Amino acid sequence: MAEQSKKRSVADRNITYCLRCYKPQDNLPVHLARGCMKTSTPDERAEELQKAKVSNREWIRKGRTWDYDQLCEILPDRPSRLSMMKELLQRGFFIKNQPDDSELATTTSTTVIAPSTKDWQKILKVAKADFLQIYGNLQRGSKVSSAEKTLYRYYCEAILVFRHHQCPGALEGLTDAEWVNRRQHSGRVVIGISSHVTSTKQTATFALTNREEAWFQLYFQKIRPENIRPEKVSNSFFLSSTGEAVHSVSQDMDRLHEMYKLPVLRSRDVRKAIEATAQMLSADNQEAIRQYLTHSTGGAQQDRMQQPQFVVDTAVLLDSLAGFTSDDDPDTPGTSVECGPPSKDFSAFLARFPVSLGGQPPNKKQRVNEGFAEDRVFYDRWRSTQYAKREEYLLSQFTHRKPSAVKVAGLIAKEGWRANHPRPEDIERLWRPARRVTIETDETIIKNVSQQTWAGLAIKNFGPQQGLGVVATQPFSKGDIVCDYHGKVITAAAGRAMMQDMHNEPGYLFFFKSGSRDMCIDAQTFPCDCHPVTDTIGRRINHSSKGPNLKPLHCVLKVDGEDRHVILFRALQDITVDTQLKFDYGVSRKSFRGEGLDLEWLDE
Ligand SMILES: C[S@@+](CC[C@H](N)C(=O)[O-])C[C@H]1O[C@@H](n2cnc3c(N)ncnc32)[C@H](O)[C@@H]1O
Repeated sequence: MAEQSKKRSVADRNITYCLRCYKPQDNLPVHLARGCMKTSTPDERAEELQKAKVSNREWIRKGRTWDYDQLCEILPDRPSRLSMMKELLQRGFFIKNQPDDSELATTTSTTVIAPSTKDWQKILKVAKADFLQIYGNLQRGSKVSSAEKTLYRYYCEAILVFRHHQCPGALEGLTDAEWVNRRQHSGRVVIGISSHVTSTKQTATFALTNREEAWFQLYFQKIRPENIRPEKVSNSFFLSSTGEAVHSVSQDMDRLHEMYKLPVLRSRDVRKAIEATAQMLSADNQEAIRQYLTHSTGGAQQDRMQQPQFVVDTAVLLDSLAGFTSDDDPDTPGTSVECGPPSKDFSAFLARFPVSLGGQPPNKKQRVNEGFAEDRVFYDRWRSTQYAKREEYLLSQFTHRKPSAVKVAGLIAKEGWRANHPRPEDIERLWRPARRVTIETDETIIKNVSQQTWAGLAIKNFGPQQGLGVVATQPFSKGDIVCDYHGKVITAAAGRAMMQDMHNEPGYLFFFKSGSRDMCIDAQTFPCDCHPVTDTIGRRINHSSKGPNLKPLHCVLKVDGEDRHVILFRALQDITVDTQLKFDYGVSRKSFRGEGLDLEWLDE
């Protein structure tokens, strides 16, 4: 008996497929001699045997293993692919990179088995890390690819479909106005409640957690605007990258599942499953869920769906039913049906732990001692608030000129911030020219005006034609305040009187309007009383009407305790070192001291 089984296992080890009849043979030489190659010569059979052995070895090495990605390419149709995969597995093949086991369990080519709560939460769990990474990058202003932005939108849609059980049609109809009219209620943010619902279209009504609201708001602020196309006006909340309203949320959900190799789930099936689970609840709660899931306005149910408290209560009830736990989103006020009063909100948190530029967020112990949840949701929001404050502070320090990253890094170091601050390059990138009101109170600008200490400029002689002019000795960025046109402020009438006495000599009078008043800056009187030994730089800037790189900006600054009319020059473009600075004097040959004079330079 033992001898027999030993013989059998040796024979099994030697099984080789015949390449003629495709059948496994315990003893291929005998099989070939007696069967498939009985009329051939011994040499031909030996050659065939050799081929069969090579083929056998190759198959053992490579042929038994499949890659799921390869199957996706060969069989793009999911049901066929899954049937094939099942078949291969049954026949003993190995499949690398397989999707989840549940795919085979829940999907066959013809039937879809009702999903479990675990199934539909899966996509939210599996894709969450990627989503949060994109969220962080968007928040920091780091580079986010268009594919990532699409994934971000898909995930937001998935939250509404698989957590808030909105049907695709309702999402497709969600508008920007509905989003901006969202309201805080009992620790959640309710969307879709309006005082003037008239249509009977499918509408989205749901209650997001605060954390989800922050995610959606970032989509609304940073991704959606990039997709708006002036020629395709759309008020849809979800816009595709081509500027169209998202027209098939179902397709988006399929793609999202495909991306993560998860079985496709129909939101319809998910909602059916929820309704089935709801049967264990009281009749009243069942009815609440039915109304929440129906998503249509009008009729008796509209009244309840228009009550924020009803929406919040039902959303919490649904969370509890679907098994969302506080780990899924610690912001959720409660997960049981009898959830009691909502936890303290973020404003209470801020009141207890005010955000300051230099402060530290409260640790877990401090948070819990003050009656807040031990999770990090409010902690994270506190840090985001501080981050935003720090960003604002850093930007405010560089009103008049765009800072270099090195300069920003120096300031961050000076403040002693070691974490939770924007990167210097981010500030460099985020910097925008200041608005007039900001400029007028900027201390650096006021000091430069008062003391004439503008940096990065030099007076250069451009020869007999132009005379002196000003060049940049440091690069300037578009929007930078470069210097001012310094001189005594007089009336335009006084300025014009001075011009009468001038005979073809360089003019240093800058005429401007302040409201209805005509004014002039007299830089003709030189040196000025306030800077007797300084050749103030602004008066040396030459004219160009065709290629100016500076633009004058009239401001009123508090200089040395007094309001003073000041003409500042702002860079119209990035200016490189050694470039001559020029602004358009705004006068033509005709208007400037009469026709016929030799003032060709004004046409320049
Ligand atoms: C405000 S000053 C400019 C500085 C002047 N170039 C200097 O040497 O002091 C204005 C005078 O400069 C000269 N100017 C300004 N722009 C010029 C240009 N593009 N070409 C030649 N001369 C110019 C004209 O004589 C004009 O009246």
